[in-house]
Amino acid sequence: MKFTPALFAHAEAALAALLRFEYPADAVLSHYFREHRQLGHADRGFVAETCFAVLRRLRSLSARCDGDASPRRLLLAALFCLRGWNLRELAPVTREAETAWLAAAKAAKGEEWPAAVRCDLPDWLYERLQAQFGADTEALAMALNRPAPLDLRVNPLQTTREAVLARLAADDIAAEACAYSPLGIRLEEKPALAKHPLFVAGDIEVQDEGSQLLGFLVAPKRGEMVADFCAGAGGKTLLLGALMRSSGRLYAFDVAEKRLANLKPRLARSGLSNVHPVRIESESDAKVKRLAGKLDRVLVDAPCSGLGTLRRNPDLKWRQSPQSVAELVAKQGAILAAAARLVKPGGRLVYATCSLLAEENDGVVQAFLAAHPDFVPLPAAEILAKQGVAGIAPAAGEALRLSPQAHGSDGFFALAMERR
Ligand SMILES: C[S@@+](CC[C@H](N)C(=O)[O-])C[C@H]1O[C@@H](n2cnc3c(N)ncnc32)[C@H](O)[C@@H]1O
Repeated sequence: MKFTPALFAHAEAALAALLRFEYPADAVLSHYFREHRQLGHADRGFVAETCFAVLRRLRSLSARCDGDASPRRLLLAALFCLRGWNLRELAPVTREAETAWLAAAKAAKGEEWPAAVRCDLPDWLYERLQAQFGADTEALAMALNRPAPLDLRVNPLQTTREAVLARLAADDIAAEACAYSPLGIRLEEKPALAKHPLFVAGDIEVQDEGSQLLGFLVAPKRGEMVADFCAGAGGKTLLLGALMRSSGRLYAFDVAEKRLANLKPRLARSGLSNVHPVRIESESDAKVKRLAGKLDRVLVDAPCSGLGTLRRNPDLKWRQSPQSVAELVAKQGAILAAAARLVKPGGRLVYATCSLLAEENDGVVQAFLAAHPDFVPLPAAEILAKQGVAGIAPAAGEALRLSPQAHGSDGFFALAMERR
């Protein structure tokens, strides 16, 4: 990649579009790159990485920008203060008058900034996390502000983790077994894998380790009747289907046609034949009601604020609000109550989110349990240990609580419950 004024102008234009926060950052960048096909792989990498660095650290970078937090200044500050570029490397684009400002921007230590600015969080979110995590809030925020590693999940129907690790090593892709997930592999870098034979053959899927652990908490068995109630593009469906050894029946429900469509090619690669994707109108669709009391396991991977995934989706902290969270909480309660009706006596219901906010997690399950005395919480750490997931310490209220600083995964909450 050659750093030129033209390349910098692309980063500026892309960042200006991102800072409108109208659409998810991934979608904004994909759109920008489709409109500018002349940008090569390395140039796109530069634009994406620099813009994401700004989204991660928007508040502290703005504070360094001395009253002019324009896309240009934010990008220069990100390159100089965060990505370690020097003035010589920046010379193709910097103006004479900017060098003094950049030096001051880098020298700022931030001790005088409010804690929410240091943590690069909006005030409302900082306050909520501070109320929950107290002295650990700053460490959590720092962990959320670092890019996530690339995790893979091995498809146990087709291969083993050892075989995949051996193949990756043979291809000079540095990788190691994940700390917790028996099927997880963490890569040292982020190679493009879409054309790799392991991926094409369905031997691996890209999936955060935390997300994998939710499948082990559902722990479906061979021959069971199971529903992944909010299946989306099926990240967890594929794992559940494999844990069922492609037997029984696994419904993949979702309201979003497009997401279920994205599940189809993944299903084709996976070798699974027990998955039934079903588009539903809402959680109270007649297709759902027909299954009342019939299922052994139901996973509700609820639509949520996604604030546990800020490492990958840093724009979410600027796009969510107290109001959007309140709307999600109402939806989560309605979906959980509807999904619970499918569970048969003795069956298991798992409520999960990739949010860190108590109101989307403890708040939703507490209200559910109060209204549904026939459901009782199960200890997540014990279930996981029986599934071969070692080392997860028990958390408050029997739930599974994962965070980037404690587990190196995205932030997740999950509670398994049994119907009496
Ligand atoms: C957290 S995402 C699911 C991610 C998916 N389980 C995975 O592992 O890749 C939540 C999903 O809930 C879906 N959803 C939203 N409202 C729903 C409803 N009322 N009933 C079922 N699914 C719903 C969304 O379309 C979205 O795909």
